[in-house]
Amino acid sequence: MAPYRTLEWRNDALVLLDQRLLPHEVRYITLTRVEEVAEAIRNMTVRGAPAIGATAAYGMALAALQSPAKTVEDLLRHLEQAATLLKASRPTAVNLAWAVDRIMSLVNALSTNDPTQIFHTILNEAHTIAEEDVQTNRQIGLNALPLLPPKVTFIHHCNTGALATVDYGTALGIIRTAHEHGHEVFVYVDETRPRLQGARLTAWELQQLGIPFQIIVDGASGFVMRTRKVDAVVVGCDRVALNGDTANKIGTYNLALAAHAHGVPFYVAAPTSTIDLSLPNGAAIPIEERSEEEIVAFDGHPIAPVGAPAFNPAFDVTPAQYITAIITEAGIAYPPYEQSLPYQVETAKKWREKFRSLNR
Ligand SMILES: CSC[C@H]1O[C@H](OP(=O)(O)O)[C@H](O)[C@@H]1O
Repeated sequence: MAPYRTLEWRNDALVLLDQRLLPHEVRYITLTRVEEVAEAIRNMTVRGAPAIGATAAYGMALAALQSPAKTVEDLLRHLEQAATLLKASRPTAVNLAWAVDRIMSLVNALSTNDPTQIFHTILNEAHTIAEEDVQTNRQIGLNALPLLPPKVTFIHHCNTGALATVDYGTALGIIRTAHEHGHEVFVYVDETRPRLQGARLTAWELQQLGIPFQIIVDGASGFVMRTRKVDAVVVGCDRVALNGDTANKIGTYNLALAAHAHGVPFYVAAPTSTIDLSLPNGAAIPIEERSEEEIVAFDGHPIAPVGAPAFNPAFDVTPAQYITAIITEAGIAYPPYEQSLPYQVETAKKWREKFRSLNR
C-alpha cells in the first residue's frame, strides 16, 4: 500500500485525500452524504478514472445509508436519483458510470424488503470494486514488463498513480513495477496544465517511490524526444473505444503525435473497466469542458489579463493509429483493437467472476 490512501470507507463514512492541496498539504476529508461525494468528484478533490469510479460506488453506499426511505420502493427511487447525480459529476471517465451501473444492476436484481440488506449489498460491491482495482493495477504493471528494456526512460502525462486509483496506479503502476523489478527507470514528468497533476501529484508519488524524474513543461516533450533518449511514452486513460481511440488528459494527443514522429512507442495502461466497447470509435466520447478560471488563474492568482477568454477541454482523444499497444490486466492488446480489446474485456470479466467465486 502507498503511505497514503486515496479513499477509504471508515465508520460508515467515506474518507478522501484532498488532492487539490497536494503536494504541500496532506489533508483528509470525511464525507457522509452522496451530494458531498458528487461535489468532491466534480471539484477534483478526488480524480483519476479508477479512483472516481470506486468513490462513486461508495457514494451509492452513503446514499443507501442516509436515505430516509421507509420502503424498498422509496429507497430504490432515492438510489436512482443518487446514481444520476454521481454520473453527472464528470462525463468523460467511463469508470464512473461503469461503477454506478454495476451497483444499480446488483440492487435491481435483489428481491428483498429489507433496506438494510440493500445497503450491505452496495457496500460489499463497493469494497469488491476497490479490491479488484488494486489487483488490476498490479497485473497491468506485470503485463507491461516484457515491453520494457532493462534501462528505461519514460515520458508520462498527468497522474495515473495510486492517487488516480484505489492504489498502485495504472501507467505509473507500470513505471513502479519496472522499478520494483530492477529496471533502471527514469521519468520525464509532463507538468500537465492546467491542473498540474504531473508537477503536483506524479512528482510527489515518484519522490515517495524513490524513482528519479525531471518535470518538464507539456510543450517540451517533442524536444526531449528529439534531443534525449526516450524509450516509451506511457499514459493512462479515461475511456477507450472499441477501435482503440483513447480519451485521456488534455495534451495526450499532442504527446502521441510527437512520439509517432520520433518513433517512440506509445503505450496506454487501461483497466478493462475503462474500455467502452459500446462506442465504435472516439468520436462519441463526451469531452468534459471545465471552467476558464482553471486556465486564466492558478491558485486564485490571475495569469492572463482580466476578462481574457479561455477554452478548457479537460481531455482529448488519441486516435488508435498513434497507440502502439494497450496494456490491460488481461494482457497486451495490439491493433486491430476491434479484435483484441473485446478479448481483453471478456478475459478480465471471467477472472473477476473466478475471483468472486474464490472469495465467497
Ligand atoms: C489512472 S488514469 C487517470 C486519468 O484521469 C486523469 O484525469 P483527471 O486528473 O482529470 O481525473 C487523467 O486523464 C489520467 O490519465
